[in-house]
Amino acid sequence: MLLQIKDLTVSYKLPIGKVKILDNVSMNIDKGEIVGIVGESGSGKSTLGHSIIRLTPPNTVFDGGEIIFDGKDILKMKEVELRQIRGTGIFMVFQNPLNSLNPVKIIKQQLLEALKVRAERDGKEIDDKEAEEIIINTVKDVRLPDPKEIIKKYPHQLSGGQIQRVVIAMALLLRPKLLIADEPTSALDVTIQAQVVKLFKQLREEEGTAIIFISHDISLVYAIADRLVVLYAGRLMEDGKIDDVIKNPLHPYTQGLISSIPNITKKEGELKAIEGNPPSFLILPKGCKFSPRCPKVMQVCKEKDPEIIEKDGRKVRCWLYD
Ligand SMILES: Nc1ncnc2c1ncn2[C@@H]1O[C@H](COP(=O)(O)OP(=O)(O)OP(=O)(O)O)[C@@H](O)[C@H]1O
Repeated sequence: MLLQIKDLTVSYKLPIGKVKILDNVSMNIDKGEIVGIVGESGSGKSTLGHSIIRLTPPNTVFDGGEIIFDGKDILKMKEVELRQIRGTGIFMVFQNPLNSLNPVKIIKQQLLEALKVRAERDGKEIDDKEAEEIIINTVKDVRLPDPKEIIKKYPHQLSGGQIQRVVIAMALLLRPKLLIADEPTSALDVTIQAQVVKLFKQLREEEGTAIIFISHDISLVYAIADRLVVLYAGRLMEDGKIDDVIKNPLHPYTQGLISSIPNITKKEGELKAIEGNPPSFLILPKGCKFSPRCPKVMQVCKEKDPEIIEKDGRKVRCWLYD
């Protein structure tokens, strides 16, 4: 087991008080496994990703739980230990990738540093000519135009989509044990998206990198992940093998997410979005947090929050299966 998240509870401090976002989230990731995390906007996906690498906003409060990476609890680590892990241990491609780059260094220098960190980990010497060749090839892999010119530029001279690809190139050069990718292809067109998915899969094959792929786009996650985790209002609603979940979603929320995606269901006439909006974390409904929007709601759902149960090797939080 590479990563074990146990009962993770995370809040944000606000002037009006503390707001709990992640509520007792538990999930495991094996070496080389690709796990997709999906859910509507605001379901807590980024909060979960940032918590794992402990790069969270300053008003974050870790209220409980453990994040065990390679046998050690990230929540108990000191900043020096965290710095050792970030990079070749865990690397994150943020939704806003500009934050991952240093504004005063040209791209080449930043990619070179990433490559050197990895070479050092592997105990390899790498000369400048060889390094430049590897960097150019990686920049080509992520389909950046004019690689030799682009690596001489500063981050502010690139577009959002180009920056996103530079950060993905950085991940490919670092070859971390765990890559957390938060909407990594949101600024890219579909052909480049497909290329990134291919490169991530290749990274997993060659290096055994585990990947957490965060997205609101289930069809994209379907193209890459082995497992799917569904979050709603900061709670884990379903967790299972991707084929099982897509072909036979158990939770009505997962069913709603899947039936609203045309490429997966291919039943265009039947497409409909889930009615209503996710609840505010300030006034969460009593009982199951999805109950006000659930087409299969029962009386018990409005009164008591269901626990997670295991069914056919899958986890689901729903009274239908109690
Ligand atoms: N620093 C913060 N302080 C207070 N609330 C925050 C902070 N960061 C995020 N939130 C709130 O926490 C909730 C979860 O946000 P998060 O970004 O984790 O969700 P998400 O599923 O990644 O959404 P998206 O797909 O839009 O990125 C949202 O209601 C968001 O407004």
